[in-house]
Formats: sequence, C-alpha cells, structure tokens
Amino acid sequence: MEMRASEAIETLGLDLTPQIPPLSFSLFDTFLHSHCSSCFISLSNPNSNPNPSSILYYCSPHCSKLDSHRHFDSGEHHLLSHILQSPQYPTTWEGDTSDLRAALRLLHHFEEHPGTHKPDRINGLLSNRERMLEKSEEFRDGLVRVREGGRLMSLARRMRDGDFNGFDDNVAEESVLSQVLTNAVEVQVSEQLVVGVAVYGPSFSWINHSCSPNACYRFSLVGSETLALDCGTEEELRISAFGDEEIVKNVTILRDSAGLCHYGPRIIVRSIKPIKEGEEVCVSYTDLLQPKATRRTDLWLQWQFICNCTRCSALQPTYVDRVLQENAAPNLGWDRSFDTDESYKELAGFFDEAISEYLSNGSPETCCNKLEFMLIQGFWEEKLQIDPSLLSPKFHPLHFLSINTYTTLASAYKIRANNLLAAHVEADCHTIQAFDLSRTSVAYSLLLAGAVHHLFLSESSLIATACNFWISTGESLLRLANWRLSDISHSSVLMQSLGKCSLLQKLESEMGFSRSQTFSTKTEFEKISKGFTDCVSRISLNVWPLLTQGHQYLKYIKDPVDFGWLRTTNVGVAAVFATETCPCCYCVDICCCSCGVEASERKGDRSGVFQLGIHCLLYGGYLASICYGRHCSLTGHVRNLLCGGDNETPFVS
Ligand SMILES: C[S@@+](CC[C@H](N)C(=O)[O-])C[C@H]1O[C@@H](n2cnc3c(N)ncnc32)[C@H](O)[C@@H]1O
Repeated sequence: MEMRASEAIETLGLDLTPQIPPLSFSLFDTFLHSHCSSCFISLSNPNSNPNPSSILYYCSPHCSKLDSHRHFDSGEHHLLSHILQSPQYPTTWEGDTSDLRAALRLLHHFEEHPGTHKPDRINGLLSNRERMLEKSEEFRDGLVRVREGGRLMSLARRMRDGDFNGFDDNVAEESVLSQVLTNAVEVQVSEQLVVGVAVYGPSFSWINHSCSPNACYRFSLVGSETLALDCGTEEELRISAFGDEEIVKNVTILRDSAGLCHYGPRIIVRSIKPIKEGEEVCVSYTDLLQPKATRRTDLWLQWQFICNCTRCSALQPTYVDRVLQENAAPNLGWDRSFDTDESYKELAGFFDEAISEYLSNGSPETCCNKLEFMLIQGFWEEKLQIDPSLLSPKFHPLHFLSINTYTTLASAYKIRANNLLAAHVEADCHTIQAFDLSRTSVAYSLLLAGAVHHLFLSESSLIATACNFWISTGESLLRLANWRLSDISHSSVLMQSLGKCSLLQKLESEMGFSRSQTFSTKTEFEKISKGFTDCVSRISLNVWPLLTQGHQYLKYIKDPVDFGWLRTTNVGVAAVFATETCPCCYCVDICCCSCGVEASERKGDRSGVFQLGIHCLLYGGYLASICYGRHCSLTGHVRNLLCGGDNETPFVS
C-alpha cells in the first residue's frame, strides 16, 4: 500500500493531513513518572497522580478517566506490575517495554473493533511477522524478540482474564507486536525530546519510506481538558490510498470512529518539497545522514525491505552519498591512509568506542583528546609520540564519521567548560580557560551546522536535521556573545540587526513573527537559503578565526559554511588564517595577554558573534516553521531566545 498526493502541492510546509489521532501509544519507561500517559504532556506535579491505583501517571482526572481502562483492560497493568517484576516469570526481554505495551493496547483495540484479518495485515496495517519467518536466518535477532514479546504479552492477557487453560500459541500477540515494530513512530514532544511511541491508522501508516522524502511529520499534543473530538475532515486530507483495492475498500482512511483513540498524541503530515498530483508521498524512517550501506542495513533489519528510492537507485551515487563516505581530501594534501575496507572498519570501531565510552559517563576530556587525535592522526595510541607538524587530517570534513564526531565534540567541550566554571566560580584564569573550551564547543557546533547545511543544499530532505543544528548553533553563539555580560538586551540587538539585513527581515516574517501568513514556494525557499549561506559565510570569515584560534584540528577548516574551498584550493591549509585575533581579550574587559588588540576591534568580535547567532537562529526557526509549523515549540524556543524570554512581545507589529 502507499499514499499519493490527491492534488498538486506547490508550497513547502503545507499540512497534507489533518491531525490524526492514534490507534495505540505508550510512553518510554523512563518517562512513565514524568509525563501524562494519556496526553504525553509533562507533569507539573508528578506526586498528585489522580489515579494512585495505576502505575501510570496522569495530569488530571479527565486524562485518567480517558486512559485508565485501556491500561487495565489491555493487560498492560499486569505486564508492568506482575510479570516484569516477578522472578516467577523469567524473561530475556531487555530494555524499554513501550513497544510491548503499545502492542497490548493495539491488540485490545482490535478486540473492541474487529476488522479484516489476514496473516500479514490486521485492520489494514501491515505486520512483517510472516516475512521474518520466511527469512528466519536473516532476521534471527528480530524474531527472537518478537517471540519473547509475544510470550510476555500472552502471559499478561491470560493473567488479566484469569485464564491459564487452553493456551495454544501466541500468533496474535506476535503479529500485533510485529505490527507495532513495522508501523510505530517515535513521538517527539519538543526540541530533542522524544517521549514514547504511537501507532496511527492507514492514513499515516500506509506512507512508505524514501531516503529523499517529500514529506515529514509533526505531533500535536492535545491538553487534558480539550475534548478530543475535533480530528479534522476528509477535505483536509490531501493524500489518498493506492494499492490493493480490496484492502482500501475495507478500511476507512481517516474518519473511522471505530478506529481511533480520540485522545493521545496526534500526528500531521507536512510537505517539505513540491509534490505533483498523483506522486507518491514518502517520509523517512531512518537517519538520512547515514551512508547508503548503513541506511540499507537499518531498513532491512527493522522494516524488512530494500530501498529503491531515487537516492538509493541513482546510477552514480548522489553528491551527498559520495561525500558522506569520502575517505580524505587528497587535493588538500590530507592523508588517505584508510582506504581499504579493513582499516576503515578498524577506524570506525575506534570512533564508535570513543563516543560510547563518553556517553556512558566517560571523561569529556579524554573523549576530546581521543576524537581529535583520531580526526588528525587516524588512530589513537597514547604512547605514540608524533611531531605535530608532521600530522595532517585523515578524514574528509564531510565524512559521516567526522559529522558524528563534531556532534560529540561540541557537547564534550561544552560540558568541560561548564564543569570548570562550576568548580572554580571566582578564579579569572579558569574563566579564561572555560571561555576557550566554550568557543571550541561553539566552533564544532558551527562546523556541524555548516557541514549539514552544505549537504542539505543538495538534498533538501535533510531539512529537519539542518533546522535542529542551526538552532542549537545560534543558541550557543548567543551564549558566547553574552559571555560575562549580564545586561544585554537580545531584542535590541535583534532590532538593530533587522534594520541592517534584509534577509533577516524576510526570515523573521517567514518564521511567523509578523501576522501575515505566507508559505514558501521552492524558488523562494532556495533564494532564502542561498542568501543565508552567503550572509553567514561572510560573517563567519571574521568569527571563525576567533573561534578556532590555536586549535589543532579546527585550524584546517578554512570556512565552516561554504565548503567550496574543499574543491578549489591547493594551498596549505594553515595559510588560511593570516589574521590573528586574540580570543582572551574577547572575554574580559582588560586585555589579559597584552596583545594590544584595540577595544573597538574586541567589540567588533562580539558583535560578529551576535550577528552570526541571530542569523543561525532565525534561519533555524524558518526551517522549523516549514517542518513543524509556525506555532511549534521549536519556533517558540527561537522566539524566546531572541526576545530574551519575552515570548509575548512581537518583534514586528
Ligand atoms: C509503515 S508500513 C508502510 C505501508 C506499507 N507499504 C503497507 O503496505 O502497509 C512499512 C512497511 O512498508 C514497506 N515499505 C516501506 N517503505 C518501503 C519502500 N521504500 N520500499 C519497499 N517497501 C517499503 C516495508 O515492508 C515496511 O516494513
């Protein structure tokens, strides 16, 4: 089955569906006590659960009333409070139980609303259990999990019914669990916060994957007091089902009162590219910044298909797929010492190990040292003594491992700066050191956003990733520009910037600060993105040397936004930084290193960082308004940052 556009879609950021309520949903285990299990809203007071007999927490009696019976009637309660807690029921199930709980709720829902039932499709939704059984060797790990999950679900349901006789098999449970694994999406409730999973009806679940998709989706959380009956109309549905007519006939696409929960997180599909009438509408199931082989493995193991989208089936790999796997930049004299599969795998293993060691509470300092050493030298050997002048970067700066590494380094440097400040509140020397660590964190953040932006200009479906990175870079640039200033008014800096830059004015109105509502066509979008790249690249020329000065790896990156230099330059990379600025003068009022940089120049540095920050935030906000709508939490977050917390004040009346 697939979904196709039922009309031509000219603009980006258009809702292709109304808000679709879920069929089943569940919070991840770690959010069971911090978020409402009915509406997924964060609990202001987790101690005042209106239904203390339930293991789940609710924000109000209304939410408890809506959801509690599903919790008990589905067997979820028995699973959580008896089976998973008791040594009497040993299990090999490891980790989060949200898929199991969502499957119990879905199975209960099917019992209440019986529909068509085939081995691989229940009430219209595909289950990949049969396909996994056919290739049981290839999907061994997945099958073992489905089997164990089915066993636990079956135990919970029999315990619910007090019926331990007549037990044959767990086919229904396994099929529905496999259905959840095939169709569920993770529910993102705010920037960077994903709290659970949800399964939707065919209007969403029949949308296939593409590595170059034309649509994305966003969520809408409906508060407890809102009666959840208004779930859109067929007229607002701009996509229609295509495939087996028998299946289409038997399933009501949207307004299926027998098929929807009428509460819980709702989903809305949005266009991110122009779409022709009749063209298939696709979203992405996986991280689009991964190289083709990794995407392929992911999709095969989790969704049991081989992707033949335009990006995957291109005769020549697309530019993005090529650079994500580029070994080195030989035209820059960068080394090429890992071009065999063997050495590459070994190196990738080192990277993964360093990153997971850091993520499992390793030292941020060791992580920075290891990762940067690897970016330059290729392998980490603590005892290896190498003359630094002999080193040259081993990795292409746009290689996917480099991009992953920038993410980790931006975070690790930030943590080091915060730790230092927290441990030594008063000492000025530590403040300077912390400033240095912060500016390196900001530099990696900018490099990450710039690298992803460069790829996004060739592959516009990377929009949501680019949006997140620009917003976090803008945020960290503003924080750095604010360093040791308490009285800065962001609104006034923004107003000054708006007066000077027509691009900012455009972004600000597109993002929805002003009242008029327009949607971007592809041409407008490309014009804005090109204008942004030029503007930001120009400002970066001044700011980048300040952020990277004295840094062993970053000094090799000539421009963090416009990567044209990778193709064109043959000059020695170190020669790029002819003008030196003093980073420490930037952070204190009295020049601490006696370099003699004039006060006016120092102010110039600070204002450059501000300008850059405001550009990044507004552009990120503009992308967020396309992906998630003008009133999403991410654009609200950007507004707060720019207004200094005063979200109520409109920038332009
Ligand atoms: C959420 S469902 C999408 C709707 C599904 N095609 C159906 O008939 O119900 C996910 C499943 O659809 C199939 N699928 C999704 N995207 C695909 C693609 N690009 N190529 C082939 N199969 C795909 C896979 O079997 C996957 O497990």
